[in-house]
Amino acid sequence: MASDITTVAVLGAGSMGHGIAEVAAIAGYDVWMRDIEESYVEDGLDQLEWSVGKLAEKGRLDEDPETVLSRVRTTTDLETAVGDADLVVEAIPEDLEMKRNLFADVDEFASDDAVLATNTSSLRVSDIARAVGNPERFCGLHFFNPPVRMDLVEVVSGEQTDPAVVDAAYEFVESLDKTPVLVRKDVPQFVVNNVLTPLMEEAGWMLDDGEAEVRQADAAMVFRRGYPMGPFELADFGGLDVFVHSREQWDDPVPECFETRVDRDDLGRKTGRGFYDYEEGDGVDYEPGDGEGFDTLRVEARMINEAARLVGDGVAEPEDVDVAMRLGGRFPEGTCRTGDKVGLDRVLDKLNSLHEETGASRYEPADYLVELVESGRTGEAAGEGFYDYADGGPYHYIDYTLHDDGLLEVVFDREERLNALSTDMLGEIRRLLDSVDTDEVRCVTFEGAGDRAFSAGADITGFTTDEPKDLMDVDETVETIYEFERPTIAKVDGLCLGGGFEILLACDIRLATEESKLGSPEINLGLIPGGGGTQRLVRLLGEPRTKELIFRGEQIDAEKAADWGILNRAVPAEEFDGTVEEFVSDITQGPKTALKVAKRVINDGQDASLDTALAMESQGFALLASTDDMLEGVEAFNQDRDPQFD
Ligand SMILES: C/C=C/C(=O)SCCNC(=O)CCNC(=O)[C@H](O)C(C)(C)COP(=O)(O)OP(=O)(O)OC[C@H]1O[C@@H](n2cnc3c(N)ncnc32)[C@H](O)[C@@H]1OP(=O)(O)O
Repeated sequence: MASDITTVAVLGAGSMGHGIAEVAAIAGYDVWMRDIEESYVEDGLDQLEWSVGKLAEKGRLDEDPETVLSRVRTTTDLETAVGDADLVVEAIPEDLEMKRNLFADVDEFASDDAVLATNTSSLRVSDIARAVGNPERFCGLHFFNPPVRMDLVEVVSGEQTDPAVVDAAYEFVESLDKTPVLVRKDVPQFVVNNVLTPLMEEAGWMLDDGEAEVRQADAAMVFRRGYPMGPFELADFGGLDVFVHSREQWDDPVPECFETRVDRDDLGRKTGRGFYDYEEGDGVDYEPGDGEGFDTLRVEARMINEAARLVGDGVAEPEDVDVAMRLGGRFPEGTCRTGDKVGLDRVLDKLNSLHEETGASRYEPADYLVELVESGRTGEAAGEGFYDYADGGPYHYIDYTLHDDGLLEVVFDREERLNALSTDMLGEIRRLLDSVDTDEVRCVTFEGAGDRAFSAGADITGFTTDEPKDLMDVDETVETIYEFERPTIAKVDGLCLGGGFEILLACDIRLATEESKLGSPEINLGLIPGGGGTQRLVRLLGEPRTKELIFRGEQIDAEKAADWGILNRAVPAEEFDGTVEEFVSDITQGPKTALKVAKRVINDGQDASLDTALAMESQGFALLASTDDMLEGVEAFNQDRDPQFD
């Protein structure tokens, strides 16, 4: 829990309010959930209870559901809700006056040092903060829907917010096990909605101008560019009225295709019809082939331009924009990273030509984009863009730490997609292992971020967008791991599937929690395992079990995997860290050269005849006979002490 916050009041029991109350209760806070009518409070509580029950069913709660629910109290009385609260989070409808009136009352009842936060998604935080006597304690905490599932929270600093309040809010979000992204300036719509809006808006203008069809735009953005939903599908999902309202609020023009539908009350999924017909039609029904001929750069140029505006105006750093778009927009990669890959000069050319053609202000390039291009920082190919690629660029999808004892800990850091292995992530793993100084490393561990997966395999969304050669990146990365000259350990806690399973098979030591599941589901996608997944497995398990696993695409539990010899150990969750530590400590304290030679002889010997393999072993033995490690090992034996290898 955040250090100074123990009691949280959530105002509003609707989908955002009860969701925020739920995540706070799960994190251990005492929660008051308040709404204006008893029936609203009851509905919110019912949904909260249902959701907590579902999490328990899926094994995703650390406590029993009753304990979590016992921390939630409900009321319709504002004073009761906020009187003892250290943090008040408002989640009522997006109406400035309503929010201001509510906060004027909160100001009266809440203690002077309580932090006040709004969950607004489209209003300016500072405009709401003016309702309270001390706007320094007011900030934005923008959760995404549904809060229990979405990892991102935008922490927004208003014009007058005290930095200590921003720090407390940031720490609170971290304590919920969510990812905070700091929005440094109070711009309407913050980061995610600013970058996401042009996706729908620009596709809307193209539809108005007869330059796109609904299915064409959606299929192109999903199957050619890897976005999780097409622009019109997304608009239907979020509600066309919500989109129109958020634009009208700031006097931004609205494409006609949105306006006419809203006028007809065709608001999207919630009314049964929007851009697609969910009642009489087939709903979202575009297919991969529908996307040909759609100008995806036109839509992406608008999003990249917004990202550049946010960075240039000091609202967010490129890393923050990218994390926000990955977690809040479910984008396969951040928009700044996309810009660097596409080429910022192409983006600028596109915007300039559209601006010349139409005169519309939405195509005016952000000053920062122009600055980047004019200074030659046009993206990855130029060595610099939003990011500096001089040393290969920053690591976006893995985290790593090299400890003093020589342990290199590598974390696959793409929790939002169960650590699925994108081309970028696979490249980062290779880059790290190729560039790290092996004299400094004695052992490598690989694990997945979060508590759900080691890795759910290669990134399936990339299968339609990547070149066939890029799909082979799994093989290259798995071989780099297999060939790495120091011992490697796979630490599996959760799902270990497809490419993740292939990485595990390339590791020297494989440890897992008993709850973990392993398998090769590629057959279900009409594929076969890559990255040595057929060959390493058959050498390990023999033909019947290998074929059983691969043909049926089944997941097996860790205990069975240990029985079959795939894993070294499958242990209860509470013993996992200790078990890993024992292996790591033995290896990091072991003789580096002997471990290296042992690994090479065992690996290479498997593919050779017995005679050749034995010859390799003898050579290895002879090589080690004169090393300092051997001298130290023998001396330590003679002196009856533990060896101290360099
Ligand atoms: C040579 C190598 C080839 C391969 O490795 S091929 C890939 C092999 N792997 C698979 O086929 C597994 C695919 N994933 C799944 O079937 C399911 O996931 C699970 C059964 C593992 C878990 O299901 P659930 O608990 O319902 O989670 P969720 O909502 O499906 O996943 C959370 C988010 O993770 C994304 N995700 C999961 N696996 C992958 C993947 N392999 N590639 C890309 N994204 C993936 C989802 O889409 C979703 O994201 P959103 O919340 O935005 O919808």
